[in-house]
Amino acid sequence: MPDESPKKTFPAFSIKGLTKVYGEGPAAVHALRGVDLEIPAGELVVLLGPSGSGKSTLLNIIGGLDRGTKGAVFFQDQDMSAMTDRALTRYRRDYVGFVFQFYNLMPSLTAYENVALVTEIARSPMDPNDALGLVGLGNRADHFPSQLSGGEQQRVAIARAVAKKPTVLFCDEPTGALDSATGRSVLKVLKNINEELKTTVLIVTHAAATADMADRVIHFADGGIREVVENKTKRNPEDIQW
Ligand SMILES: Nc1ncnc2c1ncn2[C@@H]1O[C@H](COP(=O)(O)OP(=O)(O)OP(=O)(O)O)[C@@H](O)[C@H]1O
Repeated sequence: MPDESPKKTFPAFSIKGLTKVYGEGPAAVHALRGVDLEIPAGELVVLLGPSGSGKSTLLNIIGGLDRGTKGAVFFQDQDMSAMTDRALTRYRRDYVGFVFQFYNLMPSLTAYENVALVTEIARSPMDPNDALGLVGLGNRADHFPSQLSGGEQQRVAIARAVAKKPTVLFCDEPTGALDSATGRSVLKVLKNINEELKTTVLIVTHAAATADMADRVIHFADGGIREVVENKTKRNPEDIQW
């Protein structure tokens, strides 16, 4: 008999008792101290907290760049702690996009070619021109990074990250190097991607006002979660001031 029960939908991430200790003995640094967290699929989530509170450590573990010391991390229904290094590499390649503070574009390649570097090895990518169109740079495909402003370079980096159609997009200080007006245009692009492609977006930032555009805000302190706030009303990135 065919299974007619509705398909179960999983959160993007379920994290239970996650700890991360760097180093050993008296030099040990407890970066995460038993984090429990659920990130629903399709949300735009902002992670705030003081420097050194463990935000990047968490991002690196759920992004498949590092492993926790103890505890469990599930991506959908898959236990990431049990993945082999090969499986983690596949997870990063097939499901994850990263955007960093500094855009890490290849200076000798055009915007189009920077995006194509990723689409050439992805499973079912977008056309690089479509990805550039999505970030409002369809008319700048032939320009080199040096011919683009900081905000435009960051938008190329976002196009490169989303062109492989990732399930989750991790952004570590995406507006950290930008003035506030330019930063707002980058946040607007991230919101569009979340809404149009249904990509789960996680933004780590020191710009606390960014929280106003999120579905969910996670406040981090001293290796743990201090508070999780669900926003009943959200602001448009255009209206955010910092
Ligand atoms: N590779 C490492 N080896 C040793 N300690 C580390 C390493 N990476 C991070 N740490 C330490 O772990 C703690 C958490 O660092 P993490 O980078 O996750 O904080 P953060 O909240 O992202 O900070 P920031 O906002 O400054 O980027 C800090 O005390 C940091 O010094």
